This record gives sequence, C-alpha cells and structure tokens, in this order.
Amino acid sequence: MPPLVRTDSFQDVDFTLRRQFGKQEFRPFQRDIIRAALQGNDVFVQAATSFGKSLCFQLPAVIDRGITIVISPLLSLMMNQVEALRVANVNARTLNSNTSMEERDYIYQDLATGHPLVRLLYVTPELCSGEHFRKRLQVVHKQKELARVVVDEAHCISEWGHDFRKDFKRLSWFRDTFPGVPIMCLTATANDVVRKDILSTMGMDKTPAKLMTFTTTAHRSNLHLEVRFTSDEADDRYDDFITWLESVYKRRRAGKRKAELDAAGDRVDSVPGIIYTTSRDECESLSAALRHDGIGARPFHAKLRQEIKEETLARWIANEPGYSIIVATTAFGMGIDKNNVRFVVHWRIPKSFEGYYQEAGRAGRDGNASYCFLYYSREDRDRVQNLATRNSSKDCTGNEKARLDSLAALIKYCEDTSGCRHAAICKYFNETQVPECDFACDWHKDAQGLKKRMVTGLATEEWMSTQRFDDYDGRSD
Ligand SMILES: Nc1ncnc2c1ncn2[C@@H]1O[C@H](COP(=O)(O)OP(=O)(O)OP(=O)(O)O)[C@@H](O)[C@H]1O
Repeated sequence: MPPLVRTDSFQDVDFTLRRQFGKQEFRPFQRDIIRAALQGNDVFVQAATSFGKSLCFQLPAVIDRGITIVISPLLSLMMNQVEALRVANVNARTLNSNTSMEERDYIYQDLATGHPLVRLLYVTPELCSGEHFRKRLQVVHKQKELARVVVDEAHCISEWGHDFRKDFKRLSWFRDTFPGVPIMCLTATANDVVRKDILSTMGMDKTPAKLMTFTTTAHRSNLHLEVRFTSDEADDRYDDFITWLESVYKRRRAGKRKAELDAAGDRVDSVPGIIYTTSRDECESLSAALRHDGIGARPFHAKLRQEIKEETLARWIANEPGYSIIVATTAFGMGIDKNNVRFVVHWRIPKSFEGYYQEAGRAGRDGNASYCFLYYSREDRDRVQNLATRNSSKDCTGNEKARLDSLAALIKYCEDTSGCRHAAICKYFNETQVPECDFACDWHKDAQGLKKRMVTGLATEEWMSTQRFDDYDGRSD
C-alpha cells in the first residue's frame, strides 16, 4: 500500500493555529515538529511537561486527510483532550471502557465507511489489541485514510518506563500491518534506555531515514523545587504545609496583589494545588483534615465512583469554591491540563524518579512561579524500599531492576544537599548541559540552611537501623 498523498499545506499551519486552536504563535520547536509530521516522517518528541506536545499531533490531524489514532494510557487524559478539541470545533472522539453504546456504534460505523469524519480518535492500548478495532482500521487504511498513529505519554510503552502495561508492547502491530503510516511518539520523561525501547517497539528504528527526533530539556525553570525533611517521631508535615499555605494567602491579601486577583476574578484564599499521597486511606483522611480546617480539598483515587471523579475534576479545573486542592494518589495527573496549578506537594516519597517529575510537572503550566515540595522521611524511604523489594522477584528482571534504580536515584536526590535540584534532575535524564536556576530550588536559596534542616529533620541512620518499617500501604491507585 503506497503512503498517503499528503496535502501541501505547510502554509496553512499558522492559519490553522489561529483559527482552529485560538493561539497566536507557535512555541519554539512546535512548527518544526509539525512540519516533520506533515512531511510524512516518523517523529519522536521528548519535551518537558507543559511544553505543548499535544498541539504537535492535533494540528497535523486537522490539516491532514484521514483519521489520526491517538493511543493514550489514561482515561482522564483522553477525556480532557477530547473535551478541549470539541470546544475548538474539532471532531475528536474517544473509544474506551466508559464510552456509551451509542457513541461506540457511531464511531465503529464511521470507521466502517473507510472515510471517517472523525479527525482524532483517542483509544487505549488495550483496545488496539482487539480484533474488531483492528479490522475496522484495515478498512480505513485500504481507503488511504489512516493518516497517522500517535502514542502520547510514550514512556508507558517501555518496560523500563515504570508504567508498563502488556498491551503497549502489542502496539508493534501498527508498523507491521501499516508500514507506510507515519508514527509519532511523545513523552516528557525518557532516558536513553526508555527512548530506545520505544523506538524499537514501535518499529520506528527500522527506517532511520524516515525518523525525526526532537529532544528538548526536561528543565522547568518556573518550578521551585524543595525537599522538606521530617520523621515519624516529629511528623510536622501537616502543620508545615498549613503554615506555608497561610503565608501564601497573606501575600495574596497584601495591597496590590489583592487588587490584581480581584480584577482577574481570582479568590485570595484559594490557591489551586495537588497533594500526592501514597494510599487511598491517607488521601481520604488528609483531604478531610484540610476541609475541617476550612481549606477546600477533595480526594481523588481509583476507588471513587466515576461520576464523583469527573465532578471533582471539572470543579477543580473551574476553580470552584471548595475545590482548590486535589489530594490524589498517582492515578491522578498525567495529561491533566490545568494551567494555574500553583503547587504540587508530595506528601511521601513516590515510587520512581520519573513519577515524581511527571507529577511535579503538573504545576505552573502557565509559566508562572509554582512550588513543588517533597516531604521526605527515612521511615517512608524504608517503607517504599521494602515494598519495592518485596514486589520484585528473586532474580530481579530488567524491569524490576529499573524500578529499583529509579527509586534509588530519587532517594539520592532527596538526601543530596550538595547541589542544585534542577541540575540533579537534568543529570538524571542524561542531559549534559547544566540548567540555569534563578533561586528556584532549596539549595540555591539557602545551601547551609538546607544541610541543617536535613540533619535536624531526619531520623538518624543509627536509629533507623534499630527499627523495622514495613507497614507501607502500597495501594496507590
Ligand atoms: N503555541 C501555543 N500558544 C499558547 N499556548 C499553547 C501553545 N501550545 C500549547 N499551548 C498550551 O500549553 C498547555 C500545555 O500543552 P500540552 O497539554 O500539550 O502540554 P504537554 O507538552 O503535553 O505536557 P505534559 O507532558 O505535561 O502533558 C496547554 O494549555 C496548551 O493549550
């Protein structure tokens, strides 16, 4: 099957950007990535959280003939993007376990025509393994209407990427079945191993001449990164957090700032944020404690009913009173595009470096200064390490080893008081350039104070060696 004949529409991209997406100009690299895609190349994009990766496949999908299949790991992410595209008048749909019968019939009929009206179809990797869906795509491809296959949050493809699901590996079917159809993979967090794994699974490494790679730094200069030290014995994270939040309210109440917030229709005592916890119980209890103290906080975890989750998300995105802070397990966040999240707090150390930075990256998507705290205790460290080791088999597989290494790197990051946090993150992602940090981390703000806080805040290793910490609640979804 010859490849699609593409429209010669490079000159249209600016017009489409303004008319369809309501944006004035491209951000750096977006135009190059879009051009590479429209030329029919395979494209690999690795760029920081909030870079604007979605536009890089959404805009070509609107311009190109045919349908673009977007494979995405999370339902909330798909719903978020489809909603935004619909507002922009783009015929975007999603097929997943929550799709109604009526919508499902519409989509399958649309595909069966071979000339679908849907421009972007968001699906899960599990759906892509199904025979029914595959047959319909073959019909579309016969008519030369399969424009592109996109994998968003592509690190999930990789066994080394920490979100691995078996059906991601089966995505190799696309290249095997439709060798001429271009593929685009996008991620914010991939090191060399993960990148190679993505390219080989998707068969993009078979035709290197057709592959264009765009890699930008993972650095987010507007994130203020801090590790806050605590211990089981002197657990002060709740008071510490409340004190910090009140100091933010106080600043917002002061003179000019209040007038600015009033003018923007923003409430002084409402600062949108996310707190990540590691268990559903803590998610519930912490949000209840905050509400009891008059702070609009809501829990978000996998065991909540779908309607409750949708309502919570919608009201939080709309900045409604009582919905300032989401207290979530890791089920929340990836791909959620709320641009004024002013803080992300990790209540306990997460399970991987990638997870930590993905989640922290939900803050400050509008480019304004935002705060990312990680509360770190050695007791939590031992709990999460025990759990990770317990979950690994005796002859640790490559994937399990990668997880343990990633956790070890995060622990090292927390306990390292000898350098810039941003530099440590870029180094973890194999970047050679040291990023500029304008007092945007605890080390740059006060290196001596940081060292002192670590010594006084953490339980000593000597004390730790006399204790056992294995009651970590790993139910994190
Ligand atoms: N050229 C542009 N001009 C203005 N806003 C833009 C532009 N491109 C993207 N945006 C906005 O930037 C925000 C972030 O974009 P997007 O959700 O695509 O980020 P991302 O790179 O996928 O990040 P993540 O990996 O964190 O999901 C969105 O609100 C989007 O509308």
